[in-house]
Amino acid sequence: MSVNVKTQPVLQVSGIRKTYPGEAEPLVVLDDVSLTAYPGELVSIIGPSGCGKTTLLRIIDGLIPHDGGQVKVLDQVVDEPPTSIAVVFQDGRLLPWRTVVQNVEFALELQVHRRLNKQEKERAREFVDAVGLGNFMKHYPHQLSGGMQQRVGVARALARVPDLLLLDEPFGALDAQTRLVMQDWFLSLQRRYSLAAVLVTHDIDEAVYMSKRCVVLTRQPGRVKRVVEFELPDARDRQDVRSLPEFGHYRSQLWQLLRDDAISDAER
Ligand SMILES: Nc1ncnc2c1ncn2[C@@H]1O[C@H](COP(=O)(O)OP(=O)(O)OP(=O)(O)O)[C@@H](O)[C@H]1O
Repeated sequence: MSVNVKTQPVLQVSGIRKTYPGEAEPLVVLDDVSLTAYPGELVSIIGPSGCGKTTLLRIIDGLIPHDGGQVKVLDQVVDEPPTSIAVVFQDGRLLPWRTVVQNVEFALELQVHRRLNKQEKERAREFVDAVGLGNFMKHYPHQLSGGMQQRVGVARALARVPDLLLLDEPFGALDAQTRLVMQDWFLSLQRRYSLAAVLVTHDIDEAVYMSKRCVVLTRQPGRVKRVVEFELPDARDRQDVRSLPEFGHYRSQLWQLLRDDAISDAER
């Protein structure tokens, strides 16, 4: 007899509320936002500009406090930045005076609070290799293309061996073609490490292509308008998923959900 054991979620965000002090009165930015990510699952967040997507990521990462609700990574309630989460930013945030491998080492130095031993330095090199930059170990960030810099950002995040990866518009600054290449590249890496990840994006196609599930937020205050599950073939990068009728269906479903908020934002 097979026993159906439900996998434990890596991330549980429950009923998050966030208010910033406003000029006249407090600004409610997030209201009752919940989402869940299981091992190996990439969940996207999409919503109009200013609806609180980055704020939500920063709350998940324990960088800023919330006013209600709870964030849990595995069994741990998050109330300060945990070592189990790593973040990839839009602009890479590499240290310009450090080489590629030294940038990855830096993430490990922050974890262990001392100089790295030989084994740890080897681990940094392994992750630079894993993102396909083995021949660029000693290059400096300014000697790399935007896509390569983002790969270093991902290597740096992976080297920490996180339980959860947060991606804040990671390909937003790249040109359209590099972006598509990077999406495939990241998906294969995510499968390889069976990573749970949360992706904030403004790009509807990217949300459908990359994620298993998309949380659509309303305009301010950000509330969950809908959670859309995408029933598309796995290993999407190996198939021409974008040409499937279902892909078009999900793309138009997300646009319908965002449209009114996007139009009223543009008219403001
Ligand atoms: N530290 C802060 N103090 C006060 N208000 C803030 C602060 N940080 C963000 N806000 C406000 O909170 C709202 C949400 O900001 P946030 O950056 O989370 O939105 P977003 O959905 O990521 O936006 P975008 O899509 O444009 O990147 C905005 O109105 C912003 O001006």
